[in-house]
Amino acid sequence: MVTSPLIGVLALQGDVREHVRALEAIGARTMLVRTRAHIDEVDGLILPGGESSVIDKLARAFGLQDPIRRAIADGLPVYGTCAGMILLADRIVDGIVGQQSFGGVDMAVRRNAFGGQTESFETTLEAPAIGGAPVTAVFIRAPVVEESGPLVETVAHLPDGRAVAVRQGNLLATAFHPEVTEEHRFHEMFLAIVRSHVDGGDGTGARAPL
Ligand SMILES: NC(=O)CC[C@H](N)C(=O)O
Repeated sequence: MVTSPLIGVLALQGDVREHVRALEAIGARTMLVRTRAHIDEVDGLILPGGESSVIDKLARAFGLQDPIRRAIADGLPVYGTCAGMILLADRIVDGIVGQQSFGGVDMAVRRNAFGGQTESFETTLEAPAIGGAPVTAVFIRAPVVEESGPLVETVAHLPDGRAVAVRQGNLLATAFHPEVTEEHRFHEMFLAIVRSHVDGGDGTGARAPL
């Protein structure tokens, strides 16, 4: 394709601006997503960090839950950070009463797995799947992946082995926030997934057969 893919950032609550800046830094076109029509326009969607229970409620109030679930089922590439990871999880542990997710990734995530705001921390992670230097990762009331199905690939993990970045097909999720550091490799990886999808890829990151 000639033009850069159009990446939407779900703009109901959370660190929307930080994602827009990270996407602009890697040359993607961006759009704030607030309506069903916007979802149809974008080549990929980012679910930002914030508060997953609030984003869930607002998405349902604005009639976006079904369109987003449908888009995910149809193969739209989606990248979720922190609250966004929770929204992509098929199963939430310790959600608030009635909390729902969009789902799509066959995993259970535990909300606030490391404690509250004051237990936020920065650490260095090995991320063999993205290669290069270790990742500086910021965790803010972050979730962790407690269990996942066979299609879920671990992209980065804690020293104790728990997954904090995962991919399943066109869906990418990180428990931490690359959008608040100068760490662009996850957004780059997402953009590659989007490009492959736009070009007719199958969601594995491999080129479609000619
Ligand atoms: N930084 C974040 O996105 C925090 C996520 C928050 N704990 C939630 O449940 O949504």
